[in-house]
Amino acid sequence: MTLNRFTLPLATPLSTAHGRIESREGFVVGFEHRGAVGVGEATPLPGWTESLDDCEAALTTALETYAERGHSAALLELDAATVPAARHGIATALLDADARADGVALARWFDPDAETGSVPVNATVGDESVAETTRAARAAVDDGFDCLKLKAGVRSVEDDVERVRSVRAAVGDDVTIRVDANGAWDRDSARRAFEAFAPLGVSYVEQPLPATDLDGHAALGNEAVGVAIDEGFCEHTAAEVLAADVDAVILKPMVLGGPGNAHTIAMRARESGIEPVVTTTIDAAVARAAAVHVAAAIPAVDPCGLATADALADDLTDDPAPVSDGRIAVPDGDGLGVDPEEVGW
Ligand SMILES: O=C(O)CCC(=O)c1ccccc1C(=O)O
Ligand SMILES: [Mg+2]
Repeated sequence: MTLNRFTLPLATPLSTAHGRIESREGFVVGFEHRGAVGVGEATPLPGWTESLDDCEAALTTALETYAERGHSAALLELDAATVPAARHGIATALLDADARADGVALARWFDPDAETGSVPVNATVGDESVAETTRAARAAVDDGFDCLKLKAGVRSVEDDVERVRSVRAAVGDDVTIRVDANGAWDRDSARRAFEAFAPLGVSYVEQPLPATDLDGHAALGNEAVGVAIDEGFCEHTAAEVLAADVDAVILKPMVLGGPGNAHTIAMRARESGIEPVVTTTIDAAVARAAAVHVAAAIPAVDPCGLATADALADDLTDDPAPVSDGRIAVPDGDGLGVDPEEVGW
């Protein structure tokens, strides 16, 4: 049983309305279960999950419980609402070992009919000046992405509209454009943004309003521009979010307490007529691989926010799920498709 701490600087800090993400710190956990070794990753993002210290404390206790009373007791002790990243770490290692023991890729462990080819992904474009946003958007399209997600909300709504207008003019009409405001707007600003985005063909805006304002989101969408909830999962239960009249939900396994929770909520979202989109919190290789398997287990999934490997200057291992032509190949092999030895087991 291991718990290895890591720090990974970002190659270029990601500017968001919550501030800049400069580095990611977390833990790789590994243990044997059902005769197979499983690995997991707990990479908390304060503001979204527990702190690094709380994560470490929860993991340490869970590993002790695991040794004394087994895997179910350890998992039960980890509350997805209070220590989601720690729960993600332990749950991922268990799922990896389970799928390995059963001789299937994790995506197929979730759904025997899962896609094991590749999943579509969006490029993530930081909240920078008009010129820099447009340059990054064009570079992503040149790299083969046909879906872009532009971070917004640092500047005025008018400046963000200008950024979107410039990107649309640069990439043409065949590219999907999403916007992520990370909760930066009040209801009035959001209404102005939605009106201006409609003729620019923005498909949806992620979290235009603060996480607490679920009702405001339900009232915001128009025929052209949809509404997606992301931070709302930090303030409301999944059932409450799925009961809201929104178009999409952003499912971050690291925030929801693990890949299994994310997969379950994705399936429930589909039943409610809400489109699930799986994303990372700029996670390291183990958690990215897990998130790719979750996305692959969602039939005909929309482009997901999983193309975040390049945001990191360094990683735990070679990228198990590289991006090519706007898609990520589902890792080969049983379980996560990550060699435990490569990540410190
Ligand atoms: O969805 C993506 O394209 C990448 C992930 C992303 O944007 C993100 C990364 C870290 C923290 C928050 C967010 C977010 O979606 O708001
Ligand atoms: Mg978001």
